[in-house]
Amino acid sequence: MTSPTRVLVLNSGSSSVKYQLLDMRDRSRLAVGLVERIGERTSRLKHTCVGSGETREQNGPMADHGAALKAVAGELAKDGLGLDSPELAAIGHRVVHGGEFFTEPTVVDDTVLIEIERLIPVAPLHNPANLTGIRTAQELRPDLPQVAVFDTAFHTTMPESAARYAIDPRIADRHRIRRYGFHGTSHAYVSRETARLLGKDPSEVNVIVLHLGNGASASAVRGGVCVDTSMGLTPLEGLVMGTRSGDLDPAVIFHLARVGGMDMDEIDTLLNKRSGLFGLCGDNDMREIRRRVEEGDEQAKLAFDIYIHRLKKYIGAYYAVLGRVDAVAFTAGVGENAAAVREAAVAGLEGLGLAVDADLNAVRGDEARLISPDSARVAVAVVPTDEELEIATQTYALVGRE
Ligand SMILES: Nc1ncnc2c1ncn2[C@@H]1O[C@H](COP(=O)(O)OP(=O)(O)O)[C@@H](O)[C@H]1O
Ligand SMILES: CC(=O)OP(=O)(O)O
Ligand SMILES: [Mg+2]
Repeated sequence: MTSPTRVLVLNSGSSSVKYQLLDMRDRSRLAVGLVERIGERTSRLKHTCVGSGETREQNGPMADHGAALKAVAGELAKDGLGLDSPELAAIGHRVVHGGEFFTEPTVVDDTVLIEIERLIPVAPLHNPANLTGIRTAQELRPDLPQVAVFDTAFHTTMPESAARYAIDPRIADRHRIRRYGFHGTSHAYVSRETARLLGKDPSEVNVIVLHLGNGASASAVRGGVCVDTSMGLTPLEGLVMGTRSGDLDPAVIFHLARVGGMDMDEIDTLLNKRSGLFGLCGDNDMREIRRRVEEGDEQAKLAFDIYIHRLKKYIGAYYAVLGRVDAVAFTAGVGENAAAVREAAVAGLEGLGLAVDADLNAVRGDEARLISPDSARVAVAVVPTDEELEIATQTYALVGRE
């Protein structure tokens, strides 16, 4: 028999799983899908078999990422693409926090699982979901390599000046406190695709990548190498996000504890789950916020303005870090779809050589595209991310050689 060539990729978020089954001979998709609202009363699975073009939906409770993966396996089996297939070479998992140990995609064994578990305190929304996904996949196909691809890996090239906080290094090292950065698979993929869009080699271009999804982060990539990113020890630092505050004075936490009478878990929940756009205006979906802004809603407008102000600060900061910028790339759910966010983030930055052409910015599509006028010194681009393809590529490179 020829070697198996298919890879199943699981991109587990805190309450969702995006998945794709790919054939790595031509990197084509055989099935794609999404499970949302895992752990809530009604979860939703949307599955598409690419070959037949058929899309099916399932609504019902799925208690955790294990139940979600079992439901996904059931849907794949209905299309004759079940996990029992001998053509499956591996399952690739997005793992959010890899700490300082994991700088490369890694075949999962017991030691790897222990390390991912040890990192739960610094990725409490994500690593537990990633672990459950891996363990369930092992249950379903114990003979198959499970490969972990870490969000932190791309950022391990950051210089110490960017990766260290200004605290006593002995204390920092004892507790492994440093800036790890996240969404690395996306920052790596998008910075490379941006170079391709410009017709250049990644080693020749400096790119600011703005990954704006529910979680959001910026990165400064010099010649294909990450030199700074906005998330830190955990995915809480940096930009304003759907439900996370991003940057704030650390003393806010002492103040909430000492004066506000909140305990640490309450503050953690406040900053991770009840802040950001949601905390500011009650909505975390940019579509809803834009609709409210169009209707003249002041609270939504303030939330939008705070989001944009922070984004602009990071564009300026990373411009300074890089010295020369060839492109700014917008990606992920908000970056790829919200023209108003792109327009507002770049507005007033003509002095830095940045501008957006209104007509180009209004175009919708799945392809990487430039939205800056021809005359602009710095290219502004929309570059759809594909974390699943990147994870599949890295997974197959590791296990598909024989
Ligand atoms: N057409 C759109 N206009 C504006 N925002 C959008 C649109 N489509 C999706 N989004 C935003 O994208 C977010 C999800 O982005 P995504 O990259 O899928 O995030 P995550 O991977 O963190 O779940 C949604 O919360 C929503 O705010
Ligand atoms: C690390 C992180 O924030 O991931 P997500 O955007 O999937 O929540
Ligand atoms: Mg995401």
